[in-house]
Amino acid sequence: MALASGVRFAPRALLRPWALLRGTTLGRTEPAAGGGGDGARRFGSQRVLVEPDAASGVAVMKLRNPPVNALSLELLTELVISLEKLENDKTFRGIILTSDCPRVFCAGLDLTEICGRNPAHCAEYWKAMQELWLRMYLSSLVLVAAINGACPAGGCIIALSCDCRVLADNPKYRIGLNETLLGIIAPFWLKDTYVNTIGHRASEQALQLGSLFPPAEALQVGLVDQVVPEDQVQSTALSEMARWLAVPDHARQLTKNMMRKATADRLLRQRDADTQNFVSFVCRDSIQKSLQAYLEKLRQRKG
Ligand SMILES: CCCCCCCCCCCCC/C=C/C(=O)SCCNC(=O)CCNC(=O)[C@H](O)C(C)(C)COP(=O)(O)OP(=O)(O)OC[C@H]1O[C@@H](n2cnc3c(N)ncnc32)[C@H](O)[C@@H]1OP(=O)(O)O
Repeated sequence: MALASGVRFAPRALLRPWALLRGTTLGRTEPAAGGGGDGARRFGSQRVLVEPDAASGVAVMKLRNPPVNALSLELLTELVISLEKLENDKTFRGIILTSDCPRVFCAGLDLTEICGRNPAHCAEYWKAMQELWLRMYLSSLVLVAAINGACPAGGCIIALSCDCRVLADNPKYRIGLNETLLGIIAPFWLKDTYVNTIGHRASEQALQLGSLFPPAEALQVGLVDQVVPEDQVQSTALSEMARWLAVPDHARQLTKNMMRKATADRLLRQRDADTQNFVSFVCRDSIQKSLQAYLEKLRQRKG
């Protein structure tokens, strides 16, 4: 997205996301319940519901990939497309990102995308993950995460790439990077994002231990900015948004870029190597075995 200064803010898509979406409903618009004019029209796709409010310049983007909003390749792609659509529409200055699935904000990587898949598929999947993170982390829009459910691993990545996080006060809604407990390792750009948010020492501990923080601890460590009763998450996210939108866009955008560009550039410089590392790591027999076992445990835990 171009800034007033001419600086290009978010990298152009290196994926060709449209190819994945043939036959889906992406781009369709429909009136919101009780809505009337253009400002109340919804658009979106199968897995991302967008409720734009042109009057305020804020859109609510809801993840709806039941049961747990696992980040499938399709969901990643649809998120990038929806974000790009809002960024290209000068009406919008902010997005509130939340979940349409009960009790879960986002369960992280869709493990079925990297379990028993060939290296080419894993590479395509990881590039989509990188793309979404780059786009969100550098978005010129204000992104507020209204975290209304559990938020582990890749879910936490999504939340961390926003500007501000509001978490519902429910002890089951834990947030953090638990990769080590699955036998996998957070990539350097995710570690950098963690360090940028909660500092080096807290990241060192939390990453090694695979800590998932309940709300009060997440607030204390600085992983989220507010913890509020569940029925106030949306309204608090809107108040936060108003606070961020009170700042002139160009000054806020350039400051955001100044704070985040070095972290994003590090990935941009090493994107291919990062993909190769990911693929060779997750395709190891030992890692495949532990991912299989983890998925099995998740499936059996039900009921
Ligand atoms: C040396 C070289 C270094 C190189 C570096 C390489 C790096 C390589 C690693 C890269 C790491 C990237 C970073 C990101 C990692 C991830 O995101 S991994 C995913 C981690 N996620 C989790 O651990 C969450 C797992 N899920 C849960 O804990 C719970 O499901 C929940 C979210 C708390 C919700 O609980 P509940 O409402 O009770 O639902 P469940 O009954 O548990 O689940 C319902 C069904 O959903 C399936 N499911 C859950 N999570 C996932 C998932 N992540 N992927 C796929 N499927 C998932 C679950 O199995 C149930 O399925 P069914 O039984 O079939 O209904």
